[in-house]
Amino acid sequence: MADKIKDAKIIFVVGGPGSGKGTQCEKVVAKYGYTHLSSGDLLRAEVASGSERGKQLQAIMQKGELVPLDTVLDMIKDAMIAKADVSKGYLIDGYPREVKQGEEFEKKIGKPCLLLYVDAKGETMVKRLMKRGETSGRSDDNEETIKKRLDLYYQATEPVITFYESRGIVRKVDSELPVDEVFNQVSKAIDAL
Ligand SMILES: Nc1nc2c(ncn2[C@@H]2O[C@H](COP(=O)(O)OP(=O)(O)OP(=O)(O)O)[C@@H](O)[C@H]2O)c(=O)[nH]1
Ligand SMILES: O=c1ccn([C@@H]2O[C@H](COP(=O)(O)OP(=O)(O)O)[C@@H](O)[C@H]2O)c(=O)[nH]1
Ligand SMILES: [Mg+2]
Repeated sequence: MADKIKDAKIIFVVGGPGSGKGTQCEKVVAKYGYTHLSSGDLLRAEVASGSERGKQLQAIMQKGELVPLDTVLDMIKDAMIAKADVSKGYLIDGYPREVKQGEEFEKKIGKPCLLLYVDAKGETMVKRLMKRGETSGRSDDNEETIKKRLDLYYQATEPVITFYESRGIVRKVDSELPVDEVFNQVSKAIDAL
């Protein structure tokens, strides 16, 4: 099964909470027809199902902590396999959160050809998430959890970028700019693949 995935392009989309990963991924789907898989969305779907596992996940996410690596990886893998017949490429949004997650992904699934680094200032991300929190209904879009998510991003996720820089596959986009200008940068990176 996993063989089918091998030929598809895999793009990691990494950036802090509220940096605009989801916003850019939607636009990539519209223009390039890639399959968008947000690890956070997959986890939220499990929570919404009301399952026992969902309840445990909800508690972790509410605190802004990381869900165990295998749980997320299994969910991503299943979702990738489900789309393997129709997918020419995958956007893996919000993953890996730590270097180990990236290593495990490569062992079980395959290698990314590009890491899109969606970069915004901490201050900007907090502002956007507070604003999104007014309507998102996401229980983790509150001041206390946002701060924890941001701390964890700097501590655990930024090293992921350094790790893939050494492989030469990181393209950084400046998401302080308006959405369409950020997308121009994203498009250039994808067109160059
Ligand atoms: N001004 C501006 N706002 C943006 C931009 N990108 C995203 N936003 C806003 O910032 C908020 C967060 O964007 P998302 O795309 O949900 O961010 P994310 O990185 O997916 O965040 P998580 O879901 O927390 O992983 C949204 O309310 C967007 O409308 C941008 O380039 N410029
Ligand atoms: O690979 C992942 C992706 C998400 N999460 C959890 O899901 C939450 C929301 O993730 P998402 O990517 O949607 O939002 P962000 O952290 O970028 O705000 C995180 O705070 C984590 O608790 C996780 O543990 N592992
Ligand atoms: Mg998102």
